[in-house]
Amino acid sequence: MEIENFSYKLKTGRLLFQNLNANFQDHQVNIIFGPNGTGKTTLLDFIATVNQRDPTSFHQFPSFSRIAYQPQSVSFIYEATVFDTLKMVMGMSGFRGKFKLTDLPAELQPLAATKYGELSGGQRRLVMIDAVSRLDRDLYLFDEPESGLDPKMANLVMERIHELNQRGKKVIMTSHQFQNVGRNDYLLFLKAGKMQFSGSPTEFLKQAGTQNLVEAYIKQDQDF
Ligand SMILES: Nc1ncnc2c1ncn2[C@@H]1O[C@H](COP(=O)(O)OP(=O)(O)OP(=O)(O)O)[C@@H](O)[C@H]1O
Repeated sequence: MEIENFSYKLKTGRLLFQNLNANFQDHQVNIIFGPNGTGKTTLLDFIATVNQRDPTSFHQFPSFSRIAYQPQSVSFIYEATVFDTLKMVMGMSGFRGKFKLTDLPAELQPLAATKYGELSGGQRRLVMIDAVSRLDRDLYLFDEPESGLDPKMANLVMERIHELNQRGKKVIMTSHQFQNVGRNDYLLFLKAGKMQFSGSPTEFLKQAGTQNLVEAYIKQDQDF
């Protein structure tokens, strides 16, 4: 999956993407980093075809029906329980068997009978990630999936995302967090309308001359 020479201007006149080029890896989790407001979500919107993709710039991305997208602010029915919510998603995904409590991940089983509207923000995010991961698609897009989660839950979510990729699914996500970046992940640093870096965490560290990803990020942010 590749983006080639893509430019996009906001209604305000600000050029958000300027001849942006990006290569995404099929067999690695692609993680887009970058400062707030730099366009990470907007780029996912284009990939997901929420914003119309320019076919001359977007190459080899699956079609809309083969993409699952977890935006930052999407909700389920507040009155439905966690169990019924996930059962409904399984139904949408074509599952026709009997959906059981044990089909929920361990961390969601105690919440099975709780209404979605009564969950905390982080718990809602867990349900959302679980739901999106259950859809049978080729490409999964996650917008800041770990935000608002405690470190243990964030770790679980990232495990889930890595599992998807290991099952052969393509994954592109955005993040502001480094603690769950895996050695095999593919980092893309978006700033000033372009991907200023693409490569492995090892290369990212090497380029910044540090052993710490947060320090490397700050250095990149200062340099561009
Ligand atoms: N509907 C809109 N109308 C006008 N400007 C918008 C709209 N949506 C987003 N923007 C602007 O586009 C820019 C990029 O926003 P976007 O949400 O893609 O950034 P981001 O990198 O995902 O930020 P964050 O890390 O804070 O989530 C921001 O300056 C934002 O104000």
